[in-house]
Amino acid sequence: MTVVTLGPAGTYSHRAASAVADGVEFRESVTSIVEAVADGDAARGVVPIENSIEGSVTETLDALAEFDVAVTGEVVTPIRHALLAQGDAFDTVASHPQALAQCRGFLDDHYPAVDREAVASTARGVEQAREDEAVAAIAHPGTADDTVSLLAEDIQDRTSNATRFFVVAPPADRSDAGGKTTLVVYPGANYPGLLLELLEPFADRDINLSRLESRPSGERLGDYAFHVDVDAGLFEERTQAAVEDVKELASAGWVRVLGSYDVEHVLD
Ligand SMILES: O=C(O)C(=O)C[C@]1(C(=O)O)C=C[C@@H](O)C=C1
Repeated sequence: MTVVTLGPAGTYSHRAASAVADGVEFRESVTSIVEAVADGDAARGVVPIENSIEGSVTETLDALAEFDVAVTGEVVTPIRHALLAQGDAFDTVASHPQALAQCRGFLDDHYPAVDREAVASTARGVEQAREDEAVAAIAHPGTADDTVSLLAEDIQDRTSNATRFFVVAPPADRSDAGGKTTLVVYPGANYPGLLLELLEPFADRDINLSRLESRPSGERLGDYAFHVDVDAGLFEERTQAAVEDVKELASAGWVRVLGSYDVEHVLD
């Protein structure tokens, strides 16, 4: 099975995707990965959803609200960044915005005068560093080679740094099996206590929420979709009943049930 993920080779997404399948193909953005799966151009996609320091990957949240796909797995991996360059003669650090943010303290302390340039992925930053001695990259230490060497390792601001990735599949592959479930709720309404009402179906059934994010719906300022992860599977009657209650409460909007899945921890 071919999995599409964020490229080029050497990204953290690539490492997470390799844990899911052997054949990995690359795309330039999270949105294009989710779109490729929704259009049937790829069997699976692997996209970052949340980091322990920087929080949600908002492009992923918005793509999951926009395209009709399922989530069939979660991969959690530690993120240990390195600083790579040809030598000391750099004035710019290029990396994915998530990686730059995860190393903000390190950069402030050690390279306060160096420009920070956001690029499409950590591996894209390494490509730039290979071509230009004025550019350093923040990426996985395994991307070092003859042209760029490791100037510093473990530069993330917290040693516990970890990122969750979702395995995205076509809607027909949506599963009820697994210990976690993700849904996106657009209530299409706004009144005092609405969010409380949307959460009660889970609380009443003793279902733990492991994530709740609000994202602008894009319709107008102050209008939101809610991304919810719960620690229960759709195979459970209580989860099905809670989701039915939420659908009724959101009848003026929509509910996208992305499915149930299990979590795999990958070390590198
Ligand atoms: O640029 C990469 O290497 C990615 O796979 C993207 C990404 C992200 O979007 O969070 C993945 C894991 C790390 O948190 C840093 C960057």
